[in-house]
Amino acid sequence: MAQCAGTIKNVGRSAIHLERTTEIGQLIGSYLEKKSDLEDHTIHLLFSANRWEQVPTMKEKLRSGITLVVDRYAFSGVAFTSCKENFDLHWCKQADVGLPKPDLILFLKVNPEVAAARGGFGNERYETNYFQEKVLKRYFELMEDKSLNWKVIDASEKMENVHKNIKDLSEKAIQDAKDQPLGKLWEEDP
Ligand SMILES: Nc1ncnc2c1ncn2[C@@H]1O[C@H](COP(=O)(O)OP(=O)(O)O)[C@@H](O)[C@H]1O
Ligand SMILES: Cc1cn([C@H]2C[C@H](O)[C@@H](COP(=O)(O)OP(=O)(O)O)O2)c(=O)[nH]c1=O
Repeated sequence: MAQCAGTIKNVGRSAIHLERTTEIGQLIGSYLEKKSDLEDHTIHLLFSANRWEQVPTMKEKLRSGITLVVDRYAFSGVAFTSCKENFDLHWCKQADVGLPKPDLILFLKVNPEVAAARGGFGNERYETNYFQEKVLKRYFELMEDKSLNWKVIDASEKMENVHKNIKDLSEKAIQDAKDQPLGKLWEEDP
């Protein structure tokens, strides 16, 4: 979100997100813009590959003391694909097992009416009320995983409050993560 960039300004920080410029990213971009169709398992694995191809850079930055602010990450991968017919949560997580584990995951919760008033949907794939509501429910299931540090932020509040809440939680997480080894996402899952 827009607030993130301002929030983390004073620590060495870098933003990581769906990277549409790589070869894999271009395939994903074309799929999202509905210029091409891809089989559902295939696009899921491409989203995951788009994360893995950024891992060397992420690790390098972490090693040099930079805090990473990551947009969506594996949780969107799992939440979106598992809402499609015949996909179970366990299968959806596998491709992302072992990615760098986040120290804090912020879920910015905003009701659909407020979100629509701020911007509404574009024309990309998945930008429908029906699918987004399913995805939202799935996120709340993912948040029940107590091995991860999920925090819900009320993003319907005014921007200054959202900013302050993100800042306070982030600063605490940065402090707590100091000197902790980098974990691996979902590695301890059965
Ligand atoms: N707390 C807020 N109050 C008012 N407007 C906001 C708030 N947060 C975001 N916005 C505005 O809503 C729009 C979409 O927000 P953004 O953070 O870019 O969402 P997304 O990451 O979903 O695209 C932007 O125009 C942004 O300035
Ligand atoms: C990262 C990721 C995104 N998505 C979906 C969510 C979005 O609908 C779309 C684009 O992601 P993104 O460009 O991050 O979206 P936005 O700018 O709207 O926040 O791709 C997946 O289905 N799987 C994934 O692994």
